[in-house]
Amino acid sequence: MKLAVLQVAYGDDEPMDERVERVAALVREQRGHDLVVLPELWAPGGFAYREWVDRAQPVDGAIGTAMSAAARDAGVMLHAGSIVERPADGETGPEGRGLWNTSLVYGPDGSLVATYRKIHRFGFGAGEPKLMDAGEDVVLVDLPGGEGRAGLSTCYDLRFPELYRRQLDAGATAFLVPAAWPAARVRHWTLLAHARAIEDQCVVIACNTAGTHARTEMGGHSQVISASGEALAMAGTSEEVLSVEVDMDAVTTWREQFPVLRDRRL
Ligand SMILES: O=C(O)CCC(=O)C(=O)O
Repeated sequence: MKLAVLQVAYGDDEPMDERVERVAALVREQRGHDLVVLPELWAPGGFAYREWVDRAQPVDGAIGTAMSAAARDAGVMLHAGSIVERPADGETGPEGRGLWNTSLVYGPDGSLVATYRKIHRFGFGAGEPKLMDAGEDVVLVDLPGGEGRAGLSTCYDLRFPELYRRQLDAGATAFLVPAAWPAARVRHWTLLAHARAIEDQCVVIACNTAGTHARTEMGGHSQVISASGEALAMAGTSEEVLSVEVDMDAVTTWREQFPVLRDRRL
């Protein structure tokens, strides 16, 4: 499976609609890959809390429409990162916030194949938990070419291993993790991605943000980690495209060679 992980850098000076056009063009350049992955909230801004209400959109709003077209034009499966979702039908959610941090995944024909609402909200009472409802559903998608199944999660979710165990038990062989993870804790980002890969014997495909926005420096270091815990690719701290060939059969081979999952005691 040929992957392109697009570590997008942005600052406060780039208007959202220009960024959507720029990133759609970058996705179109990835023709020839099977799967393209974008970071969390790259259009509205991962830490631009004050702008979220204004920048919220339904799944089929301007960002979703542009990403669907880019996936179709490039002929790739696209994990388009996440948007601040405000559902068109006025759904408000159990806590009445009416916004979610929602990931969008498109097939190579531009059809929406999955959405995932971030379950663990980051901010300790401010930011996400103040403004957004929490997702409730564990979501997996089929990888292109019958290469296995990927569990969807977002950024702060990476700190909660029980989510990944649930994805594993639902058949995951890979985890797709878009993020807006700050530079201040980037060591946690790389260590936790390795830990999730090793403990669940899954490939971790983790796409972070770069640049500085809303006075927060992003950590970069997007990464693809094999099921045995090797870094197959690791980005630096600027905008960068990681183009990586991943052997998904190696997941099965590793699980047979080192069958640690058989020793779980539930
Ligand atoms: O857990 C962290 O340190 C960062 C999480 C985060 O920035 C997020 O979920 O948006």
